[in-house]
Amino acid sequence: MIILDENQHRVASHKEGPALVLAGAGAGKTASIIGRTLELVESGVPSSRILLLTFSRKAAREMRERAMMAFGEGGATIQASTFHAFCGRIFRQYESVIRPPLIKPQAQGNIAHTGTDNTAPSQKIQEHQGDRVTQLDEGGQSHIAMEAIRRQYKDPKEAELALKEMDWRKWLSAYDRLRSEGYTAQAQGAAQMTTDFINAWWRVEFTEAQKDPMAGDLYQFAVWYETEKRLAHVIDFGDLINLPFDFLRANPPAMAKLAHRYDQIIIDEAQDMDAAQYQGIQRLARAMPTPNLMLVGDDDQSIYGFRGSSPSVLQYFADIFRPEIYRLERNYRSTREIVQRASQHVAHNRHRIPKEPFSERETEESIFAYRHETDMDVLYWITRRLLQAHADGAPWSSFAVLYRSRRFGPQISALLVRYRIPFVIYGGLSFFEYLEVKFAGAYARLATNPRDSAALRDLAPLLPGVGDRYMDLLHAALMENPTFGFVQAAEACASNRFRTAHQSILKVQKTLRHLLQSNPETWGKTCWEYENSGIRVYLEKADAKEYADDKSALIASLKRRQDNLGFFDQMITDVIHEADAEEAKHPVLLIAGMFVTDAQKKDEDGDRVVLATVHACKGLEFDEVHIPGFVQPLMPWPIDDDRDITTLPPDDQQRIYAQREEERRISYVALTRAKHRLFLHVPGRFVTAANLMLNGAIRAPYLNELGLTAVPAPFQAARMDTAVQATANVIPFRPKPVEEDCRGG
Ligand SMILES: Nc1ncnc2c1ncn2[C@@H]1O[C@H](COP(=O)(O)OP(=O)(O)OP(=O)(O)O)[C@@H](O)[C@H]1O
Repeated sequence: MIILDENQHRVASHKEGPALVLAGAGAGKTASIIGRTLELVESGVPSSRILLLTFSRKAAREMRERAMMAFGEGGATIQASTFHAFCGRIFRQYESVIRPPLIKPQAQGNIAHTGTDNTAPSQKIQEHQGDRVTQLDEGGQSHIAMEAIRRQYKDPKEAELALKEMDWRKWLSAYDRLRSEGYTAQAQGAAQMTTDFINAWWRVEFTEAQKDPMAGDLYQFAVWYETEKRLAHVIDFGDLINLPFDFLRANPPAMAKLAHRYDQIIIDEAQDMDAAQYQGIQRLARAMPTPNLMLVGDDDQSIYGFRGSSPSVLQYFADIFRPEIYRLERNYRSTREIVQRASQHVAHNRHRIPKEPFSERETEESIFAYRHETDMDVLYWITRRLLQAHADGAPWSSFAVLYRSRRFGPQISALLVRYRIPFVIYGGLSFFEYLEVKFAGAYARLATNPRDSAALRDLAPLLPGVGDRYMDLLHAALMENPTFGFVQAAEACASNRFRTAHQSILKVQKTLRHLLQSNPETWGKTCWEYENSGIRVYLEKADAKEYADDKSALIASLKRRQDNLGFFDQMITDVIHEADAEEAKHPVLLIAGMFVTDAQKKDEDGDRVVLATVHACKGLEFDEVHIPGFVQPLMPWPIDDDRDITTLPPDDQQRIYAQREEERRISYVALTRAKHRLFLHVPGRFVTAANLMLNGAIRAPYLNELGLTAVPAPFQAARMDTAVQATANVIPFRPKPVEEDCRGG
């Protein structure tokens, strides 16, 4: 158990009134919060009267578990919950009064919008007492937004055209931003909303000159969208926070009742609060007999600007509440070098509360900045490093590979799968979960084992007529006849009813024949180009639907799919070339073998390497961290174009500064996850699918700020050499005799 140091102890024993704990990275915020809860309980405060709020379920769970350890068996439990869970409870408690008036389904067709009308016609809106509302996820929000726009047009063709022309995703994003500040179109009215929308829109993306012409449209969209939610009886994330807090504000007795339930409120990662959350909590604290509100946070780690949070919330709280301020500056996590350089880096931000973090952990050298020819070389290098370090005794869970964009996850995961390194991905897909790759792999599996009904099931979306019923039948036929392949099984269950499915199965057989006659090193490409495989046709259709309103996104998605298959082929080539003569005789078996992935990525708590976006790794720490693209345009993200902005209007300058500072904070969060070793990789060019979104020259501006220069990576790892293969548990592709790969029975 952690013994609190003097400063942490002061936090734990804070007496009464508002408090602000300004803590640097790795300064033991969690330990201090647990310590404080413990002291409160020991001083007689029932744990149920302590409200502990965090931002992620993971953080809430960790807090509960650590408290449980501290309290010991049979001790008190603390109620740590996320903001959304807390607001959700209030929502459910008062649902019939909180939820917005729902609209009767039969009135839907009559709703007309006039753009300047800020309420839907009241006579058409009726309360549905007894109805429950459900909550939208992100995909659901987009769906409702599109439906809201469609409803404005009588002619469906006109509606689709309008959707294509409108930039509604950005409207939705601006709307969300406004919601995070507590606004609703219905309540604010056209004039107020329009002005605020202009600003919200502008903060999201646009410059001074561009914003005026869009204002009216944005307001109109908000009214449509809000009405649509009421028609569909749904609420979104913004509603889940705003509706309960709005209700409490308008109902002092309910607010007082809630406020009297708690003696203490503690907010972890307080820098991540958006304005609506902050205002809600501030009001709740004011309604308490004593505002016992403690915010614990680090403005340098505020990285959710895109969701409406701002690093200035801590300063704002300090100005308004005049709280007792505690500083935790000793970093217990990282070496002195990491702490010093990372602090020097983030100090380039102008708008921050100055801090003096320090560490007493000494190591000789803990940051390594390496130059590589391409990003592919980086991936191989990291893989090789992990294999070697693990062979030397380091557990897999001591490593993390952190990236700015989700696009990097699949690339690195592909190599880890190949070298049997167990991993877990936070935020994003593994390479083998991309549909195009998954389908290509399923064909390879079926080619090597014609009885593999799981592979056939994976292909089912491509196969007209092949549904669950048919697959169950086919599977049963396979089970009953151990000598059958999938084609014989299909013959056995042929019937009029499943004629289409049967045709599809014959096409699969044809595709496999074609694939087996083609070059195995272009398996992915062949799968894409050969029409009978159904992959291209299916994905083109799916993407056309998904990006119906955005042609360039559609083109980019299809290109990315092909690039993924190109990357897949590159890996196949490597696998074949590295195989011994016997293995190389069965290249398709080698391809199928690459898909032994499941066991490698389940079970979050096991011994596995963490692959994560910076946003998904907040609060975590690892012995060794790799950042595969420590270069602009990845870190910092392309938004920071580094051009001279001094001639721009002041508002635009401010916006760009804010974005630049947020980028630097993201980098800071990534760097400060490392305890002992930090590897910063600088590729000279991008050759993987990640290159799609990266245009512009590659530079490494943050290395200068860290006071580092990249040196050539100490060993060439473009391809695994035999020595490494010998230490690695490389997938043992020992081919089993296969009679005739794709006979299908
Ligand atoms: N008093 C202490 N003595 C020894 N180790 C400590 C102490 N306080 C914290 N630590 C250790 O320091 C590390 C960082 O702590 P913690 O994760 O709570 O930091 P944090 O402030 O939440 O960091 P971040 O904001 O960067 O996520 C943990 O490994 C923790 O066990």
